[in-house]
Amino acid sequence: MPISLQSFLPLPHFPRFGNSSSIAKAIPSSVTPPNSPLLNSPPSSSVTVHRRSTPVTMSQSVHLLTPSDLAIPKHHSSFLSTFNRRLPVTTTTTTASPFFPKLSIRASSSDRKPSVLVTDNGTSSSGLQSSASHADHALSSSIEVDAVTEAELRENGFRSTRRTKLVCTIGPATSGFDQLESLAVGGMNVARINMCHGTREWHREVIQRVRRLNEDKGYAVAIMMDTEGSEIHMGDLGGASSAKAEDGEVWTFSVRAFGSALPEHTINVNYEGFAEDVKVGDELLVDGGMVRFEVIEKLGPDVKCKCTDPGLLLPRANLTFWRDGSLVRERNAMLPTISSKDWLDIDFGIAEGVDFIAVSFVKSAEVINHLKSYIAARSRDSDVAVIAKIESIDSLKNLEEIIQASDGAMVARGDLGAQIPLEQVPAAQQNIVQVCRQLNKPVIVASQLLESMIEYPTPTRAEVADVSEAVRQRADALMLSGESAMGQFPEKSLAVLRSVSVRIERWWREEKRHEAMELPAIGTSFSDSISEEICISAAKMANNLEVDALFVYTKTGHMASLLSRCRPDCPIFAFTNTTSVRRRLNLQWGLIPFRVSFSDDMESNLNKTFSLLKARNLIKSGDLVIAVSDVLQCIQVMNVP
Ligand SMILES: Nc1ncnc2c1ncn2[C@@H]1O[C@H](COP(=O)(O)OP(=O)(O)OP(=O)(O)O)[C@@H](O)[C@H]1O
Ligand SMILES: CC(=O)C(=O)O
Ligand SMILES: [K+]
Ligand SMILES: [Mg+2]
Repeated sequence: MPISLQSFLPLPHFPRFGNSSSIAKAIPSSVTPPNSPLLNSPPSSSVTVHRRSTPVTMSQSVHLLTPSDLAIPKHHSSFLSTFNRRLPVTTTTTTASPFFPKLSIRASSSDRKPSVLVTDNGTSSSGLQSSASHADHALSSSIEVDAVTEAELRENGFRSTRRTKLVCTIGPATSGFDQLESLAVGGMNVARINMCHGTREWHREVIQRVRRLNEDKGYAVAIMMDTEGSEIHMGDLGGASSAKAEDGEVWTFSVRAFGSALPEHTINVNYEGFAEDVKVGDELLVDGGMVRFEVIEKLGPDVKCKCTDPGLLLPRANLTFWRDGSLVRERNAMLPTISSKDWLDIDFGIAEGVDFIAVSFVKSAEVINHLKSYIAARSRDSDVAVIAKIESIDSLKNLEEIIQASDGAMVARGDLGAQIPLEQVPAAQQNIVQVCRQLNKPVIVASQLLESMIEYPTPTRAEVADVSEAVRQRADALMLSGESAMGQFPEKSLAVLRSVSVRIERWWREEKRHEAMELPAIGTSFSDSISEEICISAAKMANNLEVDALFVYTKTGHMASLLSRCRPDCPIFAFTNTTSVRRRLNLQWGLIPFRVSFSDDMESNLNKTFSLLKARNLIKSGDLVIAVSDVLQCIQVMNVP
């Protein structure tokens, strides 16, 4: 599709930052439309740089501009193809300006390239502060951010807010309103419901409570629905919350439908082919190897197994079987990724307006594409994001295409560790995190992060090291499973994730470990590529200038995610005008999402957010901020007026 340059290089409405005279000062005549009234404005005398022979005022914002005398003609696509895809920006040293002490940008160009323009961002006399009417108007409207984020920002300042996001699985231990609120207070960004467990009615109530919490208390906790998938798993233990399997005990795994009472030492299996597929001598792993059995006898629908590694059996725990050191993938490998029950759950999730659907046991990109088109057809304006759970051998084989097709991924280490040797899980995790980052998809590291905290109030040192490693890898999010669903210390577990995240993030910054990871170009259109380059540049500038925060104004959230991908040292305030985008951004590293209505007028957007944030003591005069936006593709560096 040809790109309309006008749509992302909004020349006709160019004077959006600063007042018109400040813009006028900034536009070099060589790129100013011949009849532009701006041409008559006097150049600034403070700091100048030279663009060809024309003096240009220094400023702190970078715009992409196509002058109308270079107006993109009908054959713009070929014109575009000749573009240098990099912004032609070079920096130069200048004498210090009281207004622009740190940055100066010189535009370099050839006539046939979009130019980097510099504009006056507004100072006490000309820009933001002079827009009192904007500010007045702004104060009468509102900005939505939750009380916890607000308190955190105020107490610790921007720089030490938590960047790593936290997902909590909601189960019997945390499904009440007060318990959910405690988790929200403790930093839960996303509540996960697992359709393996509980009834739809039970899940609906949880969703409604989370929504009520958001509405009543201003949180933006997103909801992730996790599909059951066609995994083989045990039944529900006849109502018991767990059962202990001791070494040497013989248990019966059966596909028979038992009535209400389950015979002693008997486990129901949901997969009909189970008794046929297993062989005597196979090793049966419960919950990824937490408990192990050896198959000793097959009796019709019953399979007798001897416990070789004792442990706790939990309701509906998943089952895998191994033969001669490899995973057995008989007919169960042919089971659909999305079962008929899963489709009903997905309908339920769409109807309830969940934010994410996490697909268990994804094998290929096809299933993700299928689900995405199903969601699009079912709910035209729905923005349910699809998360691919990487927990099977097949998903590792097709990793890049699966992640490319998805809106995010989860390193589901529980099942993954049952499908590949445990010692390969750490390398797989690192690889998945890296691929997600490169493809700009949020990634969650899940399962057993604080497993011992299901029973104990303090984590093991090894668990803390594991959490630290995931934070050090700069995963977007960490997830609690049993710890929050059915453990005894859900809030303490969350507090451990929170404090370890903050500590490791700080350590990273103190060590000045600026990212060495190569971020490949991912834009599929020229406009996307511009956004990408803007975000990479803005993040780099933010690190080098040690700014307090990046501001991004984004309608779809895309520009915010591109900034997050760069993992800058400072937090990213993401302003969006829809509640659902705000919730979705909650999964992404370093983003502090705000909902605020904004216009196409960037100056007014900036004034409005500055006023609103200042009124709430979230920022103060003098804070150094870099702003980018997908409303107008530009980078602006400024001190909060
Ligand atoms: N809605 C629920 N109702 C009852 N128990 C639950 C619920 N959700 C989770 N649990 C309990 O918490 C444990 C851990 O939850 P988790 O979501 O990790 O499930 P899982 O069975 O390990 O499956 P998965 O591989 O999908 O993560 C479960 O084994 C179950 O005992
Ligand atoms: C989270 C999940 O599904 C797993 O770890 O297996
Ligand atoms: K699941
Ligand atoms: Mg799983």
